[in-house]
Amino acid sequence: MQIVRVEEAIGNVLCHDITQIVPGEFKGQAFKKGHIITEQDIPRLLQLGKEHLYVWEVKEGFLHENDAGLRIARAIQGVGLALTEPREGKVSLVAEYDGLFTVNEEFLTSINMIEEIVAATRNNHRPVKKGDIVAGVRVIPLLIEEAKIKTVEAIGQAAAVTAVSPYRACKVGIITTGSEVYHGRIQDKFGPVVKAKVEGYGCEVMQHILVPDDRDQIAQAVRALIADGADLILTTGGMSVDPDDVSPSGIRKAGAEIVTYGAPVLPGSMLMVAYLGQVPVLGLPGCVMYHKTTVFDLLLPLVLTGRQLTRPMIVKLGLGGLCLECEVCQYPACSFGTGA
Ligand SMILES: Nc1nc2c(c(=O)[nH]1)N[C@H]1C(S)=C(S)[C@@H](COP(=O)(O)OP(=O)(O)OC[C@H]3O[C@@H](n4cnc5c(N)ncnc54)[C@H](O)[C@@H]3O)O[C@H]1N2
Ligand code: MOO
Repeated sequence: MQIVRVEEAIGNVLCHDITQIVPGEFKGQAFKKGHIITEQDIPRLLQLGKEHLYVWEVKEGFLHENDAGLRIARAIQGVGLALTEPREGKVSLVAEYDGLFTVNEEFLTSINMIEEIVAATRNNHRPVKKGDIVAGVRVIPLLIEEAKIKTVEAIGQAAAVTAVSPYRACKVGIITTGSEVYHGRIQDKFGPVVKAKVEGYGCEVMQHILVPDDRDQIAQAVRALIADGADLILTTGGMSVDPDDVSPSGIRKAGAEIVTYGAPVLPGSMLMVAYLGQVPVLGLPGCVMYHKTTVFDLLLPLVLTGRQLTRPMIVKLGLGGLCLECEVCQYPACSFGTGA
């Protein structure tokens, strides 16, 4: 810290706030600590009675917090993310469109292991909306060694640390199982729930087939949808333990490869994930019709960004897999699905 004449302070960093008081009108900050003094500031500083200032010189090899924040943000900025202006050193990353936020957890940890560097993000694999802030970065001191920022940049160059993946508009086939629905004993309440959810992501329901609890007819419906070009197949109901719950065996009989039957998520544990060729086939249990948010809401955004679901991915959902069933659902702003 040194004292310099105002006229000689250009390019230096102010060490303290400067308060302006206009009696009866205004009292507040005219200049903030950390501000880099420019030529235009000089008349105002003189007017405020400041002929000398305490400043830090920005030394060779050091960066001001605003520049450091911007460079960290650029280093971790992947597709679909815009940056805000630095505010008191903090730069935020903002989603440019609706999509799935992803973060390379290992690289994020490496960045935060560098002392005095802060990069805070949302959880991995969370759906975000256009305009959502998904991450914020800053450095702790007002001036920081540039070498540290260069290390962050080297990490960022090796792989995208954060990104927002857009959703693909898929053609979705729905198969609603249940003899009670098929024979018209009750009205179908499951199809509309699933339809609304996929349409909410910009997908189109190409066909909705009703079948009784018959594994051959379920298998046939799966194959028919594949033949008609479905990108995603959803079966509803018939997923648990009753003798009439034959959706899993119907999906198997269609020739699909099973990734999992069962997921450590409540509600949604009786889920099946399978693939017939490249096409995902999800067997959705009854709770998906009943509960506002379930395992289906956790997996749908992953599927719609083209991710291949694997058993380790499903198993990881156990941590954070318990829905708290709040009176007013705040998902995804909650712990449900944070293990994704
Ligand atoms: N003994 C056990 N019972 C249950 C288990 C279990 O493990 N052991 N699992 C529970 C879980 S978890 C769920 S989820 C539900 C299972 O759901 P299912 O997918 O098997 O659902 P269904 O048996 O087909 O139907 C349940 C209920 O919902 C009505 N339903 C089904 N589809 C429709 C539709 N399209 N429209 C309107 N209503 C529909 C159906 O008539 C039944 O009343 O099981 C727990 N039980
Ligand atoms: O599959 Mo059930 O879904 O946990 O309510």
